Amino acid sequence: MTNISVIIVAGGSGTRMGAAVPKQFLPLEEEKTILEATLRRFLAALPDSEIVVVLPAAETERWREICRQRNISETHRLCSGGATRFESVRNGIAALGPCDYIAVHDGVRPLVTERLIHTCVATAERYGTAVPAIRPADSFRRVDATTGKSRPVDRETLRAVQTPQVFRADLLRRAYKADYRPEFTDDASVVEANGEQVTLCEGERTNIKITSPADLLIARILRHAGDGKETDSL
Ligand SMILES: Nc1ccn([C@@H]2O[C@H](COP(=O)(O)OP(=O)(O)OP(=O)(O)O)[C@@H](O)[C@H]2O)c(=O)n1
Ligand SMILES: C[C@](O)(CO)[C@H](O)COP(=O)(O)O
Repeated sequence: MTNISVIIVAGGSGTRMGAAVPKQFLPLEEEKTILEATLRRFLAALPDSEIVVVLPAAETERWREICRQRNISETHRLCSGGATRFESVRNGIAALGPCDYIAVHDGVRPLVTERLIHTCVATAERYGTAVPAIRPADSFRRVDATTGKSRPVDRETLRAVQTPQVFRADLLRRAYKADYRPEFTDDASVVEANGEQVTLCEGERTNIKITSPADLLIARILRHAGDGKETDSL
């Protein structure tokens, strides 16, 4: 059976959310934080997998206390993040034991479904890499930074990329030996820069990243309405 380890990155500070605490510690429903909801989705989908949660160094004690209260301390290990998501993932990789595949997921995508996790794992088992993505619903324009003029972009050629992104462990470990570049906004871009091809699989429209207060409101409603099921029709 495939030996897959999971890195949940929650090392950010949530600047765009503008809350008093990093957004991963905000409640999604009642006592359950966004990060706990995310963690529980992986515990349910991959019960035998090692899970490492990456946190801002200064927030470890806050999370430990939440874990004590919620009885989830024994379900995962912790490591400290860095100044960028890239650095946080790299620290997470270093904290993992031996494994065949690694899944990297944003701690602030709590509506990820077990189905999507399994789809990504199955795609990575077949192709070595798996990157969930969806067709955008909006129209897009490219803006010229010098003139300020804009031109439409053919949205048929675009996909909005999500997590979990799953990779053969050797590919991900090798790729993360690179020096940081600003265009490394996800793990696929790091792996691809190392000369590998990445395989897209179908993401889920409800698998939103909670970035701003509006996203949190939407996530709470979706959670209430469908408990994070794929609810394309909502
Ligand atoms: N140095 C960082 C930055 C981000 N992340 C994680 O990467 C995911 C996606 O990042 P984002 O939504 O940008 O989170 P923040 O960096 O916290 O948000 P902001 O950019 O608004 O500060 C989040 O789960 C976040 O905690 C991380 O582990 N380490
Ligand atoms: C990894 C990611 O969620 C894929 O869509 C996204 O790139 C993270 O971007 P952020 O600017 O760090 O939120």
